Amino acid sequence: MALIEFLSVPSVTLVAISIFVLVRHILYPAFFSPLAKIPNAHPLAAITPAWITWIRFTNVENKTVYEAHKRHGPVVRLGPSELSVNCVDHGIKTIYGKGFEKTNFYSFFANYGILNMFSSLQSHPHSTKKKRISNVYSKSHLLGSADVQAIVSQIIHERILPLIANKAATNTPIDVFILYQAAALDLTSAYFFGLPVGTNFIQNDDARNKWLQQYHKSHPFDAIFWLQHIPGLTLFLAKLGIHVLPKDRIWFNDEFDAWCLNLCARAENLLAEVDSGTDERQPGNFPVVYEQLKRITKKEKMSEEPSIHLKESAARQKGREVGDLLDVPRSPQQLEIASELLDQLVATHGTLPITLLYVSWELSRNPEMQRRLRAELKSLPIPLEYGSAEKSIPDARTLDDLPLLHAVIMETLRLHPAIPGGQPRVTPQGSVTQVGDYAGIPPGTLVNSYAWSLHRNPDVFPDPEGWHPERWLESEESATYQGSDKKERWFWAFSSGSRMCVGSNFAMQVMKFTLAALYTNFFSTIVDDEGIEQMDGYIAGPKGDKLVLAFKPAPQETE
Ligand code: HEM
Repeated sequence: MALIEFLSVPSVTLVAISIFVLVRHILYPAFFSPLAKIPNAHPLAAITPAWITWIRFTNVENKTVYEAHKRHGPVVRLGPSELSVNCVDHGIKTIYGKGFEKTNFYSFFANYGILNMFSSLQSHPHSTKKKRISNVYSKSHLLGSADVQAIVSQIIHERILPLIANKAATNTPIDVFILYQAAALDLTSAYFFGLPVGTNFIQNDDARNKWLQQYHKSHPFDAIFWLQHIPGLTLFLAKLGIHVLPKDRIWFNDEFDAWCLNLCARAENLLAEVDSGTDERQPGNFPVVYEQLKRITKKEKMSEEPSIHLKESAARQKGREVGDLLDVPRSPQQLEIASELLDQLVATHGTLPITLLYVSWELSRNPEMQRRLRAELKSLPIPLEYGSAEKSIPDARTLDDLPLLHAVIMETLRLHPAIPGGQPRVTPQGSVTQVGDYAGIPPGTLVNSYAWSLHRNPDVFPDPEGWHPERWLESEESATYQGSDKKERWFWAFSSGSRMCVGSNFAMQVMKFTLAALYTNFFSTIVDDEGIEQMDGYIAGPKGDKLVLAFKPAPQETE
């Protein structure tokens, strides 16, 4: 009788469910899944994504994953269906070289309800978007571009150098993070929209501070975890009225979004003036990237409706169309262009200033390296000298060929990559994948590589925590830090494959000019570097959000 009671329907169901849960969610992933043979970054990683989610929530992901690789080798398991891969062969060459698709992690970067190059998850729409603008970002185009040369010349001679000269003359320290953020946006927006339309944040503190306020509202640091790592849950909770983030951020930020639409509208006017002959097409005064996007997208058949995305549905809820931002109706083509350009402005702001900041920090700690760099810069046929009557700047190709300047930037990007975090991809449907020594990885597995870990492999980069530009030089002095000859292949600050940074050549070029301007003419020392340690996250600037330096005129020694 007792046994019959015990075997009642509810208890049998309960036992069956428990067995199912035990087998499906504990025994299978821990012992029988094809991923079971891969070392776990943490014992819980085999059975639940909760562990890695917590690691992300507490902002210790890059360092934790790096430690796991040090303990367990090039492939570690981060969750029941998630891996981190820290090798080139059967690693980044497979995942990124073969173009595995992106995950929802990237949807955060859509603008106006429209996916752009960065936020497109699938290969096909991505390659259409990338083809539109690849040529204006190719190295050969940029190095020979009269527009870039004119932009760089004007911004350096009229904005950056007078500002630093004034700080040097008055003995006033400067927070270079703010300067580099302003310079990055001024240079990039001038290339996108032309100098007359681009920002002038270096000289206009009020405009820059207002923009920064809107930017932080639109991209708050804590939104990254919620919207990149658990977007589904975040939106589900929002629908239930539980807002883990400010409502505005989940849906959209009118002012920030309107800013880029406004720049596009002004670039359109500039183009019209050039087209009508009212204005000559002067180098630097032409909206190069905007015009390219406009010309190419004109030929494309574009849906009348912006793609359905979270911002759009919210805009409709508020009783207005996405295209009505700024009270001017926007066509799908205009929104498509603005989505792309806003994303690229945000990409620039998020990366380039961090790199410049760490170059300046390392140089300020290494006066001898600063002296050597200055000697190299002064050896240029046309050095970038402040106050020269003709405001000349070096030829971009000659500057690009300087070995030490290149080495200083490469080493900084290695040690302090602006995007050190995991770049998630998903293994393709229809076949199994090999990563590292592990074959048979099933379709749909999340795979990540981290510049933070790749750049700290001591076999490739001896003394990985040290800043040694010499390792990028081909000379005897580099022998100590050379490691293997694999360092170019392991250098991953701009990612690799079809989703590699489209702006890498532009970034390198404008960083070289900016550093050449500063270090030909000035000598920098640290005034306040509290909080210089890099944050731990997908994008990672200094924890203190600042670096205060003092600049003095460069010594006149014959170097
Ligand atoms: C030092 C400066 C920069 C660094 C370190 C950097 C780094 C990166 C990295 C690592 C990625 C791949 C990210 C991922 O897939 O998760 C990426 C992609 C991208 N970057 Fe950059 N970036 C820099 C500057 C720029 C600039 C100046 C622009 C535009 C003007 C730009 C535009 C983009 C775009 C559009 C993508 C997406 C490419 C695609 O999916 O095809 N970046 N960048």
